[in-house]
Amino acid sequence: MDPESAAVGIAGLLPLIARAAKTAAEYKDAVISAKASIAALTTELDALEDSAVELYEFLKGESLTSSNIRLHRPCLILSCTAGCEAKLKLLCRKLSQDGNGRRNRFLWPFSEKEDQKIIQELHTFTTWMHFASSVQGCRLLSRPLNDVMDILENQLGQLRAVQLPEHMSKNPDTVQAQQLLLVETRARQVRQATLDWISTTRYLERHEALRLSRAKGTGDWILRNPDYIRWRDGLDTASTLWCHGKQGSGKTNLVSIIVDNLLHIHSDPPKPVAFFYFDHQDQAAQHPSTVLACLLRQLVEQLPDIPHSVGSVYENSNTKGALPEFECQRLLTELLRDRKGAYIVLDALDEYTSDYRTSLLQTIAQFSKVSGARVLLTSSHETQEIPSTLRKHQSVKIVAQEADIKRYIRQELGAKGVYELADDEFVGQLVQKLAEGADGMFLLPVLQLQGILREPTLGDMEDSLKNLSRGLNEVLGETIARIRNLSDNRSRVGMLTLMYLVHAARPLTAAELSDLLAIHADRKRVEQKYRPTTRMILECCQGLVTIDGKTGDVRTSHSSIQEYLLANDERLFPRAEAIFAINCLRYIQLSDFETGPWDTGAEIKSHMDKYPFLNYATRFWGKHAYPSEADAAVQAQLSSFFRSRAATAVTNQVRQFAMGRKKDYWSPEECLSFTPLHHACRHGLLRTAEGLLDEGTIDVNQATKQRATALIHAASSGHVDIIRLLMERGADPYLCNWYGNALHCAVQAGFVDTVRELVLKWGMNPTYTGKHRTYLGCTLDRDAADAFETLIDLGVDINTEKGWGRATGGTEDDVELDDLHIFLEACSTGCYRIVDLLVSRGWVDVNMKSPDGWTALHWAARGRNLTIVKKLVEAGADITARDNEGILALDLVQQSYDPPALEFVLGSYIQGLRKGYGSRAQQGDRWGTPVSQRGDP
Ligand SMILES: Nc1ncnc2c1ncn2[C@@H]1O[C@H](COP(=O)(O)OP(=O)(O)OP(=O)(O)O)[C@@H](O)[C@H]1O
Repeated sequence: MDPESAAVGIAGLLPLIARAAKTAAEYKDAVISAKASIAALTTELDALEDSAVELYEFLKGESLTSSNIRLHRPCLILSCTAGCEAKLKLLCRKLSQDGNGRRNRFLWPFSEKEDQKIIQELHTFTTWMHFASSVQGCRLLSRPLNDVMDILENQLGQLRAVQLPEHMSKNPDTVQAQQLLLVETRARQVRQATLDWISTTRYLERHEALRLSRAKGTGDWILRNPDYIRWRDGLDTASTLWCHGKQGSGKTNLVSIIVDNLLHIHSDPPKPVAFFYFDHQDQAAQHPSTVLACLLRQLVEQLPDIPHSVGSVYENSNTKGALPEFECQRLLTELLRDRKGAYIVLDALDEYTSDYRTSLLQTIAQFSKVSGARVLLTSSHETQEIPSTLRKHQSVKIVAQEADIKRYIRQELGAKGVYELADDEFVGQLVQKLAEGADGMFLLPVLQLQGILREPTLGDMEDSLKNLSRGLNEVLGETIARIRNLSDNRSRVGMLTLMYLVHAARPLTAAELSDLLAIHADRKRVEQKYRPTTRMILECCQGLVTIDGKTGDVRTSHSSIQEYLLANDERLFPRAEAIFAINCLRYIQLSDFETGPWDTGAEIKSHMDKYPFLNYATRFWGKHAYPSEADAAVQAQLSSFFRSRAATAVTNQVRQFAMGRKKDYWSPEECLSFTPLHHACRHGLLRTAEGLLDEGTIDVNQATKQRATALIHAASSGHVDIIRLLMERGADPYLCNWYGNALHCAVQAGFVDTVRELVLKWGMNPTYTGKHRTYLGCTLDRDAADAFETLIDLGVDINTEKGWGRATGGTEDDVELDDLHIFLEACSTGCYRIVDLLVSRGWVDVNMKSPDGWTALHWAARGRNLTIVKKLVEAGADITARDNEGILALDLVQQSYDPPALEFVLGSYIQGLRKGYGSRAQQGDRWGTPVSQRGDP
């Protein structure tokens, strides 16, 4: 049998792997626990997919043809493929839990032990596939099992012989070198895996880009600044230095110089350096946990070995899930202590969202207290928002230096060939005038110079220099005027690009933007030849935008430019939202999409790949139509959109598919049953919904195949005015989809006003007695504390409500949860905000027990949420409480967490406990809990 036939079997595995990975991923939103298991399983399935593709390509490739390998029947490759197929089918079946009831669909179907077993089995398949993807491996596995065993036995014998001393003495160096190589390779792999597990933020890219764009020889003054030197060398007691200056004064570039300096100075012991450049256009990737993990990775990376504390957390995690934030803080603190300090540099705090800034600064302030730690922070001093905490630090004022600006200008003139055109006098004047007028900023002369260099002739440059605009706003205004004066089409590309950047719901990639710019009222197809190239987009924007090398997103070149555009939005871009909405709707209605909705995910994906803007248009058209609904042209587009069944169905299909929903939600049947009224109500388009109802062609209660009504969509999106309209027109608020009725959906999404409207104005009873979950229980799905509080306010009795209500399947496990008080369930399912609400209002007894004697602390420990454990302990929960079988809450807490993590979060409480048990501590475990008392009712 030739290897290509085996490739067919391997190809058959790929859809199974994809199905298993997709089903596992679908649990992410719905499942209550076991997120780490899902992550581990999907990672293993990804690895299996990679190996299967590798083997498939290898079996079909040329290297095998030339090596003349034939497969025996049976052989290990074929039997392993069959084994893998059987395992994957079983896995898919279990994951989809066909016929197991609604409740079970929320529960991860495997126990922890089963999880490990499955992952191990998949790992074995991955390994043999990888092994079979080499000529040698494939030759071995092309034989039946018994033959392979014989060969391996034989090789083992030879290997043992090689290890005998007399053999070693023949060639000891080679054997030892090979052993060493193996050990080193393995250690390197573990090291890399640990670092990648901590963080994959590509922190070096921005630094490298700054280093490359920096003018040579500039910025060195900061390294001679006495305040900086004292901070760096630890000559001051103050461990934090705040560098502040005007916007665009060159702080970020100076930080890149400082980081290079810190990385190269010698100190004993060497101090590692970690840095982070905040970016106003990348807030999503800058959650404090991401920032801290990135800092930790850098510090660890600079050490010769992974510290034991970090290694053990990685091992305990079984490489599952992300590093928790509190662990990250603890490891950073420990590392700073062990290394006797480190440098931490954070640039542009003013570009960091204020939602996170305070908490991050508090954490960093803790780090700065560790002896030897040095923290450097930069921000503009012009914004009001900078916390007063920064102002009390030792500081250095950053002002762009004239000499640096001159150096920069001369280098630019050289690079652009101006010396060949211009005489010394002009160059001298240019350099002098720009440097003198910089007003402490670097950005200003940079933009002025860009403007001058865009002039076509030397004469125009001279004129431009004479009429040089002063001040950042003036320069930016002039650049915009220049864009407007370009030829019609170029000006259109430039201005539309700026408008889209300011108004987009999320950053746009260059491919998306180019696709969007190609849309034209007269064209019914996407035509490649009308898509502007990235270079053309940049040129038309006259230096105001750039492409992010990391993400491919188009962005303004500097935060001041974004601020200017926002401040002048109405004047520069009137009707921006309307234009955006119209072009999204035009795009969705192109004839390229008339073949939709499509039957398979592969077809949807291939359309999304071919038409980059499709994802954005289908997801966000409503966000732009909402504020511009009154615009006549938008209305015209909306009516033509709603007349096209293909367009409305494709819009819902791509949206649901791109959001990772399961097929029920993007199947053609569901999408074709999604009416214009559903669309209008989901996006809050009141006037449009009214018009559609007036036409009388759609019933107000019409439901999709998945039983979603227009009211459910309005409630899930929090559009109160739409709810009022629909109710006035006779909507039935009690119609249910799989999740429940409109109130269930509003509660789950946490829309308080919608909840009040449905209860107070339309008389829905907040104390639910139907066949779905209780309303209060639905708040647990997204930890919707505000909705929880509203329901209590509306008269729901906390003590009679259960999280899962009465409609939950009927297995033993269900009974356990059904009987649970909602407070205990909130502890168990990690609803920190709800627990916080209940405890701080004093609505519950923190020592409440379930019938089996488990306290809130037991449940929180089972849910593995250390923040809730901490909250409960702080609120007075008895850590020494026992359940009916004598199990201590503390035992459970201890079992669930790594001791150092516990010590870090609950240090003082644990120490208090130790003291309490002090006299008998030696006989007890490491926390001082006496052995005699453990498990003893
Ligand atoms: N040493 C340098 N070499 C070349 N260009 C520089 C240098 N320093 C600053 N610039 C230019 O000036 C602009 C502003 O500099 P930078 O971003 O460092 O200022 P900033 O003070 O950090 O600004 P903000 O406060 O708005 O974040 C940069 O985009 C770059 O074009």
